[in-house]
Amino acid sequence: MTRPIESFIRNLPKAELHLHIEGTLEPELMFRLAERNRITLPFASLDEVRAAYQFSDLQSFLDIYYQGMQVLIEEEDFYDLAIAYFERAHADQIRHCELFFDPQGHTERGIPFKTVISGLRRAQDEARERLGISSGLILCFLRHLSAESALATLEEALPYREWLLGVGLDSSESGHPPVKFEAVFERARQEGLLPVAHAGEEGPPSYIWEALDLLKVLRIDHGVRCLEDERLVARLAAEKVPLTVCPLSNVKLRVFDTMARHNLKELLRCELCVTVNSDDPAYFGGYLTENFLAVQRALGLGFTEIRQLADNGFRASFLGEREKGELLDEVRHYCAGFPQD
Ligand code: HPA
Ligand SMILES: [Zn+2]
Repeated sequence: MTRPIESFIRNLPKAELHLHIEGTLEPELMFRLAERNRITLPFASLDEVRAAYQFSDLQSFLDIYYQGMQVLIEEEDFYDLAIAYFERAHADQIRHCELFFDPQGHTERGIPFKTVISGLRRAQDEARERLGISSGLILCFLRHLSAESALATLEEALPYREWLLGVGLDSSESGHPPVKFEAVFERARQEGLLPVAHAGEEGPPSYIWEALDLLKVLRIDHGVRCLEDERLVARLAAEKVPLTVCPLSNVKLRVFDTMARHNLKELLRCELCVTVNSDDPAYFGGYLTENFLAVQRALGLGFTEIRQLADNGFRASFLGEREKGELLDEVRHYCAGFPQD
């Protein structure tokens, strides 16, 4: 029998704020695109692909993630990828989504920036019209590449400024502190792009401080290692800086040994604005609803905590105040039919 809290989670209106669109490439689509683009994959079957998805840390995942995205060549491929994600998002009751994309993962292979963004944009337009999902694009710089490469990527993107919501920072964290990207973030902020950054996933609390002080980010992606620094927690709480936490990702990449050891409940107890997100769901074993279900089960979260997480998702989004208010009202109405604990 389905537990009441499970059906509550499944139908709860949600926002997704930490989702790499390239991380939604399911093995079936990877095979289909490889065939369409005449690319030879290093896997003989879907089972072989899935068997390769055993990771020991962030880097072991990134190696497979960059390999997977090589099947994305034409505008249509980026459209197919994103529309497949939006269909899943719709099934998860996602109302609003802020998507990361990694242009350097494509331009470095000779795929024009225009091809990437045009395909994503077409899927976003269709998602809004047909599925009622609003979305924004956040251009991520790959932190293992140089600051010059990041700046060149931003310049290449500026003709499409109106299609972009913000900029982010992802890829290999250790050894690539935010300070490396201070200038490019400054330039992006001058253009009105909203800054976020991955920090404190594998990297130390000092990377979170840098992201706040030097990149002036409005949200921290992951940020789970903040609990190692009391002063940092106090600041994040006082300034209500949202954390986009990704529970299944954290366990798959061994940030926590098991879901029962995840610190999400502790983060909530510290009055941080915690949100739940799916990161790279095709690689980590579940989309947004599965992330909510997994933390609920492992940490014994109640209705009130789950609702708090959903509310935080809309509050932490970059939507305008009116849209935020409407979506928070929708959550309130939905929750009225369930017990308060
Ligand atoms: O979880 C992540 N961390 C850093 N870089 C990434 N790129 C895709 N997913 C991730
Ligand atoms: Zn991420």
